[in-house]
Amino acid sequence: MADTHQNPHAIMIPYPLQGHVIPSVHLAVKLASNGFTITFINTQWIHHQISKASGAEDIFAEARKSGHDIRYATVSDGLPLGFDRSLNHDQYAESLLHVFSAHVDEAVGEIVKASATPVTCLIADTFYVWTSTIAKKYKLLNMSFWTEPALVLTLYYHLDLLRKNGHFASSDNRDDTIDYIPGVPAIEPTDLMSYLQASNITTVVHRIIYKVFADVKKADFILCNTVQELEPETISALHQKQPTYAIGPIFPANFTKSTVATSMWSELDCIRWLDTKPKGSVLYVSFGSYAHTNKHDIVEIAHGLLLSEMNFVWVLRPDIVSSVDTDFLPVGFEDQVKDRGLIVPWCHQIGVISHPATGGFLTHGGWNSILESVWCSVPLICFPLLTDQFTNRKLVVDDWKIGINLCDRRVVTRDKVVTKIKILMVGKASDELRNEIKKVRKLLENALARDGSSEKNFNQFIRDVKVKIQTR
Ligand SMILES: O=c1ccn([C@@H]2O[C@H](COP(=O)(O)OP(=O)(O)O[C@H]3O[C@H](CO)[C@@H](O)[C@H](O)[C@H]3O)[C@@H](O)[C@H]2O)c(=O)[nH]1
Repeated sequence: MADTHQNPHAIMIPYPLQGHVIPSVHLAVKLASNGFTITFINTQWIHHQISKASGAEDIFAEARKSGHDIRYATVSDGLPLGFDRSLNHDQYAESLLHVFSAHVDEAVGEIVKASATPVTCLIADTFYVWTSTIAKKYKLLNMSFWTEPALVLTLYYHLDLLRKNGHFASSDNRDDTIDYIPGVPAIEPTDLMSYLQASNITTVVHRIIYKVFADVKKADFILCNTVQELEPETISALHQKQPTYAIGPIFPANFTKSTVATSMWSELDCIRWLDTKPKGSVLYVSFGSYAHTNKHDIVEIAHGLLLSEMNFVWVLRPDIVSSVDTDFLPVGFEDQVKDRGLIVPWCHQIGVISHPATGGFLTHGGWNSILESVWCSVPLICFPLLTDQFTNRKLVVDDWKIGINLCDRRVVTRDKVVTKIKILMVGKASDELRNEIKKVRKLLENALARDGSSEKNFNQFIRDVKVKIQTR
């Protein structure tokens, strides 16, 4: 009989952004199905968005029916529910930097005090600045959950080396190859995360980054939503510093139908439209949930899509330029597109890219989108906008050869869009990309198999946590 007394109870707190909530929810379910008790805390705003979109008051109600012990709580992020966090990004980030920890402290304190099952662990997104302080205060194991590639983690982790060598934070940053980061043979400065290429390095995001990547060094365990075989050297170099486990890709047990609602916006149905299109004929276009772009880029992409004569589904969030500038499409675009294109504000992405009609993905290169696209063997055109997306492009285009680059230095033209769409969707280069992505998909599949690396790492993590709980 399993000794349930030894089962850890973890409080899990995802970063309050769509691309972080999704893998955190799936990790919570995976841990719970392996005997963990989970108390999952969303911010009230995230909860409000998801429940408005799905109607679910308790997002884990269905998962609990399978016998999982997942409790659900919410906490304020310090701002009113109606505050426009997309429009006022920096104010939101300041609140997460300075105010949120006080709310988390109170919520964690109450859960620790009230829980009959002793709380033993805190699993917080790596981008939080308070994890070690709160874990220490309540005597919890400190676990950091990283939702981007290990390469990105390691670059932030070694910010001191980048600084010392003049590739970051010098008045005139070096532009030669970076070849001194442990576990990273070589990377070009143009492939660094946007924040490390920026000229202003005192923004609120930078202040968060400086704190976060000092704090992560105090974590007992780091969990990464990546795959060991994809980034072997990087992961093993990180593991030499701290216990680091590549356990990805973290998907719902049923890939196309999660038991937990995670979408922050209502999903428009695209499936009936896709059903009318030939196999592999549709390009899916989406720039994720967070980054903004400008009107010029949207207009050029729109013209490119028209000129390419390709079928497409385009997710255009109303705030893609700004939530106060929602009139960004060229005049008459929707009429010209007719039945060839479907424009939606949000959709069930996994449903779209796993549909046989979808043959390519023009993406900003968010890490979840990349993993999902690989899983569906859909090759990519990368159009990075922010943060890790530049570094992710290097992995996709240069290292794994499963996608192509839209343009350098973000100069988008309609001609370039047409050319790249054609390369991606038809012909010899397209076939090669499809062959390569099938190989990477196989690698992911193997990692998730019973004796695969992610499954082994996950089980090792559970064993190590239990030992640490017993021995500390
Ligand atoms: O219409 C849509 C669009 C997206 N999604 C889902 O939303 C997630 C989007 O995640 P991702 O592709 O990673 O993009 P972002 O939302 O931009 O994610 C943020 O978080 C990621 C993980 O940390 C980073 O890699 C990104 O750069 C960062 O912008 C994915 O699971 C998609 O399936 C939908 O369900 N419907």
